[in-house]
Amino acid sequence: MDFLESLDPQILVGAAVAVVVIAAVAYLFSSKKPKVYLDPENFKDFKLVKRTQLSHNVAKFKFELPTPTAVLGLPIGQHISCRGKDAQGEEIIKPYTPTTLDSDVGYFELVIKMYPQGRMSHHFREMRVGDHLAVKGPKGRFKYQPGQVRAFGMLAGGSGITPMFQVARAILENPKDKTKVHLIYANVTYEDILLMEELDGLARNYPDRFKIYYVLNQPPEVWDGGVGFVSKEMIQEQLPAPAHDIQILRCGPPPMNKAMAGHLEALGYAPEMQFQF
Ligand SMILES: Cc1cc2nc3c(=O)[nH]c(=O)nc-3n(C[C@H](O)[C@H](O)[C@H](O)COP(=O)(O)OP(=O)(O)OC[C@H]3O[C@@H](n4cnc5c(N)ncnc54)[C@H](O)[C@@H]3O)c2cc1C
Repeated sequence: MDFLESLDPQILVGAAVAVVVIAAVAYLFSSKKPKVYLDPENFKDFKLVKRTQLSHNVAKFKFELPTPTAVLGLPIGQHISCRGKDAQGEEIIKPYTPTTLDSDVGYFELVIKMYPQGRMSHHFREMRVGDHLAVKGPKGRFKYQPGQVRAFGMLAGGSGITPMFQVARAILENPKDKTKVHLIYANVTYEDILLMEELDGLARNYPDRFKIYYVLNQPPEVWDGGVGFVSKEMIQEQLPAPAHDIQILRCGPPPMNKAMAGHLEALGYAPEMQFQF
């Protein structure tokens, strides 16, 4: 107290004003942070506000966040667990990767391929606008910091494109990130290719940083992409060569992942240069 009384009152008032200003600025900044809704421990319900059929078995589902300025709060390259019911009414939980980022505020989107016998596919097939989806997360081991590698090579098959698309978008839409992305995307037919418009848009907008090579088992008559299964030669031609500052990401059906792991090993990609979603 003696110390405070010995201080000049003007200094005391100045210090008090400074404390109030700093507290107000800190409050303003913290309250500007968008609210994150994803919870790693508890499922939360999100309302389906739009459903767009993209092909006979693929649809885009748009879910609303509780406020228009909220974000889902999903780190780049991670996924969410979705809970639903199969055709027998049994509970089922499966992983999905939103195609949106936290720069898309107020909503998130899932692109879902629905298989005739698929259990969670049944749940999505039955979902209508106004229904709610139970979601928990984030989940996943993938961590991304801009510039952590010079280049990514990506090997995607079918719906395995969704984590690749999310990571590629995050890299390319960040003007400070100079990372290059080389993607090989395999499907059975042309009609099976997911997010083609969006992927071609990225290739057009970022020609120096993003390259895509489509591979089809059953190509149409006129086709300038790869044919058959993804081969060692395609990987050699399209993806960055083995080096300490590159990484190859894989996401596809289990037989494709296994074949790709074999090709990568034979081509000299060390285990730390590879990641499977
Ligand atoms: C990290 C991660 C992210 C994912 N993100 C997405 C996503 O964004 N969008 C999406 O659509 N899927 C995604 N998946 C796949 C998803 O989790 C399910 O595996 C898929 O929806 C099938 O589940 P299901 O319960 O309907 O089929 P299941 O009941 O598991 O399978 C039943 C039958 O469906 C067919 N089937 C199932 N999966 C495949 C497949 N991959 N290839 C060929 N036939 C198959 C088979 O005939 C199978 O016997 C992701 C998977 C992982 C691991």
